[in-house]
Amino acid sequence: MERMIAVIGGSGVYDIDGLEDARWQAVETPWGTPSDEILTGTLDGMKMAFLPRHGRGHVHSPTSVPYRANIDALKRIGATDVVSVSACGSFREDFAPGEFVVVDQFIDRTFAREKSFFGEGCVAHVSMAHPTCARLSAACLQAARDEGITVHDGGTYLAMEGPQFSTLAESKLYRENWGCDVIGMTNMPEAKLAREAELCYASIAMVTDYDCWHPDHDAVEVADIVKTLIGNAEKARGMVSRLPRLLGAHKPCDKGCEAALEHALITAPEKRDPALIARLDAVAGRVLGR
Ligand SMILES: CSC[C@H]1O[C@H](OP(=O)(O)O)[C@H](O)[C@@H]1O
Ligand SMILES: Nc1ncnc2[nH]cnc12
Repeated sequence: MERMIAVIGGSGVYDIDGLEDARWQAVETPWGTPSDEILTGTLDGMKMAFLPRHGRGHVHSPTSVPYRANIDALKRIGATDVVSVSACGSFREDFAPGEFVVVDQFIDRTFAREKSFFGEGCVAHVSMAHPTCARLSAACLQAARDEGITVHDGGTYLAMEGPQFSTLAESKLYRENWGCDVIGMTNMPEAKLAREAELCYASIAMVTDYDCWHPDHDAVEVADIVKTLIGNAEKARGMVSRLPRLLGAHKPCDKGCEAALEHALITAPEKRDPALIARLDAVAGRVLGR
């Protein structure tokens, strides 16, 4: 299978550089319209796609991002590897603003979003024990190091609903009691949906602030985040441009991401809802025989 890397750009990352034959294309899905058009092209012989998570001009809030449409659209156009690039707050002194974290675990505290492609008429339970693809994450780590970025290998990302930032009590709870390393508002349900769609998913969190727990730093404000984001976005674009050479155009995933639905569907075939099955054409076509 020919591979395609899709980058979902978070706050401050609204495009990527250097694509050949680049064009923005509109993609419609059974789950609605994605956050924006998708930029497609090739880089070092590999197919690439880019989707700005909040839309160009940052129009979608973390709650209103159409996560299901985004993941379906990427799957529909042939993406195999999804690299999420996100801004985050840090719960660790040694994860400083300007540094990157290759996230490998999540705690999902979001509550006002659609979190699954499945449901009544076709129930599925996928494993989220290891929510990111170790192969894709390793390539991102290497790409960041090669780009000269200070990057941390592994970290737990607390996904909060937002859009307001955390209270001090919440920030301390996540940091001191729950052992979280970084905080953001968007990687869930994105990672869950990517797993349901049998896509490899890696998350690069770019530290912009110390949230509000740090006694020597003011509580986070958007203006401070934006200042750090400008430098981070440039580093992220450099990192992304190294991925095709590191991943190789045709190397398959050996971590099981692409077989996530193999034993996940539990609704009896005769009880399945044809309307839902039709909507699952891109996401679950492999196991539904469509
Ligand atoms: C602009 S500050 C808060 C905003 O930034 C992060 O977005 P993303 O994850 O898409 O980079 C955070 O999750 C919030 O949505
Ligand atoms: N402190 C923070 N909390 C939640 N999302 C963020 N994105 C960037 N910084 C953040």
